[in-house]
Amino acid sequence: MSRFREELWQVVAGVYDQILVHPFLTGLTDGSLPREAFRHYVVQEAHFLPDYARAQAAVAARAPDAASVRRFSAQAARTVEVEHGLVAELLAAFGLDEADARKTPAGPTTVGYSSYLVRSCALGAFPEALGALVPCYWIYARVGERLLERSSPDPLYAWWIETYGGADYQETSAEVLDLLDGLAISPDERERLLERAVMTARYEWLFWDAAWRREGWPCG
Ligand SMILES: Cc1ncc(CN)c(N)n1
Repeated sequence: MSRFREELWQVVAGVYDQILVHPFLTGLTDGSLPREAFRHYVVQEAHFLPDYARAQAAVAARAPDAASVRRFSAQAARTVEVEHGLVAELLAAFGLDEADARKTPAGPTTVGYSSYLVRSCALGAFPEALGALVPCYWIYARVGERLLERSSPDPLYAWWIETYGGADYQETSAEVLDLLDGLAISPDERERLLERAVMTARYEWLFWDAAWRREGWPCG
């Protein structure tokens, strides 16, 4: 019987294919992505990542056994260190720090995505919470792996690609997928888990698209 990760991948594969051909991603590897779009992305990441860490901590709190609690707590800490570290350095490359980034408000997509993620992880049962979180790891890991085949002529973009395509992030993502494969859940829980995963996969596409469009609030 196929592993659960394969079932989950089937429901997010269409979104992943759309992500790979998005001009933000193709622009990372051929170096044509306007720096302004990347700056927008990095600033929105500075808003998103604290909520991502909150979501991971909430999943840790819901985990069914001590080993999973430890795994998710460790991952929340690792995200804070590695991903916040990357964002801080990328901001610095633009002459910004986190206080500067906060002067730009979180955009509609960032607010929508982080709210959905935190709500799913904090209020849902463990399977739904995990379903919401898996694409955040897996899509980044697969995108990173794929983009690493060509990397980028732009050193800033190459750095981002190496972080997500590198062994460390691949390992983090693989740990979560092992956990997913080991879940013993009912058909209803499975359904809800997959629903959450599709939604966050869509938000992953939207997050890059929002940066590409330099999305802001159209009112107020
Ligand atoms: C929007 C978003 N989604 C996922 C990841 C990878 N943890 C991230 N850094 N940013």
